[in-house]
Amino acid sequence: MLGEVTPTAPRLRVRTVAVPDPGPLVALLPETDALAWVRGGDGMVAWGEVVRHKATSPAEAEEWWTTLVASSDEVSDLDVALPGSGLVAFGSFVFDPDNTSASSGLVVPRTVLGRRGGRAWLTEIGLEAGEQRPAPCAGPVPPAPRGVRFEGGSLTSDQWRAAVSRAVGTIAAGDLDKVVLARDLVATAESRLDPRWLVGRLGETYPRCWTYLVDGLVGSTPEMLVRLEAGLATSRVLAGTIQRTGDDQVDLALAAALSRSSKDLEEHEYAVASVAAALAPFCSALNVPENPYVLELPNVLHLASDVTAAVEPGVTALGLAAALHPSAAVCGTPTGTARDLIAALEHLDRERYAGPVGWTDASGAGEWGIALRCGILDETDPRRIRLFAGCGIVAGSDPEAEWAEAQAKLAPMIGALTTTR
Ligand SMILES: C=C(O[C@@H]1C=C(C(=O)O)C=C[C@H]1O)C(=O)O
Repeated sequence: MLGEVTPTAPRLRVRTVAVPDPGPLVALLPETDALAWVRGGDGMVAWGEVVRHKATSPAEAEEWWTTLVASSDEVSDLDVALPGSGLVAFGSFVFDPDNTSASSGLVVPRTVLGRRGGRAWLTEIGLEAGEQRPAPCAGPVPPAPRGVRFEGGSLTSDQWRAAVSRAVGTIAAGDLDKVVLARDLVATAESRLDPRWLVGRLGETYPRCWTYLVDGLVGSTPEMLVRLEAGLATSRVLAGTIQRTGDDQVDLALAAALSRSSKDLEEHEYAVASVAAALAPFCSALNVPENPYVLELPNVLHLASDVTAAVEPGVTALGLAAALHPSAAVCGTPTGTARDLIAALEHLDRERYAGPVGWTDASGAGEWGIALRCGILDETDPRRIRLFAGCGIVAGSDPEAEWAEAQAKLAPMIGALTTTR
């Protein structure tokens, strides 16, 4: 009957072909509907939209995805199935569904171009029988933002420092061990901000981070919530931070001090424990390093631990992200108390900041980073973007130092917005 709504997912045709090296991936992004997940030259860029699913949680999104995958027809001429090739969805999820006006979702693009370890592929999704799409080609360099002004977010600097003091007081009273408090900053340019410019600058400056663009959420995160490939899950846990000075000798001494700082080691331990506990039910073997290493980024040094796990058959990256979010790196310990304290003290809608962002493929492999060092483009005013940064607060935290740390974490986005070439 005409107009009848079919409850089943659409049946998607998916075709993947090997292609010659396409050069810099982000140069191929078109102006609209662009999606990106890149790191050090590898990754995927995509565009167009075949299907979108508004999700209530990563777990619910996983269910939808499984149904969609089951009803798709795939052909591929790749001799080995590279993770990310074939049917793929990009996604991003809100930090706290109970305290936000924003929504989570998965989007299946029409065209995906990927590269990994020297091999490149092109996937086209939702093709009509016999349809050929034009080959992707690099367009003109997107325009740099002009005349960007920054204005404070939902709390003034004094109010935010006071919130940190209150959090330290609540921790001292024994109500919780750690809470992560974030703040925001609004940037407004003279004309429409082109996210491709931001992706390009972030990817160049932060090649060790995962640079992403999903539905107006743009950033470059150093923190991998979970990556799953061939049954091996990896999570890069960060907590404990020092701002770099730009002087290598001084930074070396700072790195040594960071790796001995009991305040930072304590903060880190909570984050690692929350990830290990969340992964444990899904795996047969779990490796948690005894000590963190220092991850050096251009703006900050972080204490980092790479937790690895061999997972049981049938476990997917999205399923693991559902179990891991929110880790103590972005929420706190214990989770529920920390989430309530965040809602009471931050006066901020985090939207998708600090939520999972990444991709899944049809096999269930995928990468879900934590949306940090990011901004969310304003849907109603394309000149504006809201930037976010937060800090783990423990008993020994000092509000002044936390303010400076959050400022250092805003540096990647501020840099991308104010660089003109
Ligand atoms: C919350 C953020 O970063 C998190 C907090 C860290 C810390 O407090 O040391 C370090 C890395 C991230 O886990 C952020 O960048 O906004």
